Amino acid sequence: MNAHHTPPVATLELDSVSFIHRGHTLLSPTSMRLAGCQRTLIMGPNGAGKSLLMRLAHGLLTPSSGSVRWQGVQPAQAMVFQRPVLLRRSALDNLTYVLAINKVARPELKALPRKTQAMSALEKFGLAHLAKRPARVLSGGEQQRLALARAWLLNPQVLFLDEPTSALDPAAIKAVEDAVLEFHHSGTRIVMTTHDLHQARRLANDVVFLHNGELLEHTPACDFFTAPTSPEAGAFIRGELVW
Ligand SMILES: Nc1ncnc2c1ncn2[C@@H]1O[C@H](COP(=O)(O)OP(=O)(O)OP(=O)(O)O)[C@@H](O)[C@H]1O
Repeated sequence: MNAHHTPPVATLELDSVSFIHRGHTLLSPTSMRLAGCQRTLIMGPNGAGKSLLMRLAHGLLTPSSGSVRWQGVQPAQAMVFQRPVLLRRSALDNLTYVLAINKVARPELKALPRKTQAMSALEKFGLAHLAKRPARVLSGGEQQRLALARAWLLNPQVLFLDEPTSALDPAAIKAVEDAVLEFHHSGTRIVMTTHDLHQARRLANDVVFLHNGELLEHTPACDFFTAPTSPEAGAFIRGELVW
């Protein structure tokens, strides 16, 4: 499947979305428009509100005010977390289970039995030899690839990834980044948080920069890295400590 043959991804609009917890404003009213099949990287220092913004966008959290709306038909979405949430079952069974409960399939696989679909995803992500291994004893990198394989089977139009590589070594980071590019190439819109500048330079089409619960910039990646408009983003890019 090629990105040019898939229908356009709906636009996500956040309008003055805030998140307040026990009287503390964790995300100030934020407006953001995510249009097109892009790779958007949400950046900022620890505690800036990256995960919050992502969870609000994905619908896992309800905003305290404002609205999160898809223009047009809400697309199929999946999310990959920093620490994968896996069932106490084999790697293979984690995938057959998600196929059974979601009743979805990738178009190229849908004629095949669930187990064959699951094996094909394991193969794609280099995990076929671990099919029978309990998912929870897999290494961190293998677990993350299993989470990506599971998301792959759901055939999402939008994939949210929350710091998916922060606990991984360079080889495992490369595997995850390759998978992200593969999702995108197949027509999936990417929204991903990271505080890794190198990773953002490798992956981003556009960058959302947060600081202290405020969205300070949303610009094309080349502009963000060469001419950030906020002093905080400038300091972040120069590797200075910002908080
Ligand atoms: N569901 C929640 N309820 C209450 N507070 C929350 C919730 N989620 C996040 N927070 C708080 O909101 C602030 C921003 O958290 P968030 O996880 O979004 O930061 P982040 O930019 O992703 O940071 P990191 O890079 O450390 O993951 C933190 O102070 C956090 O403790």
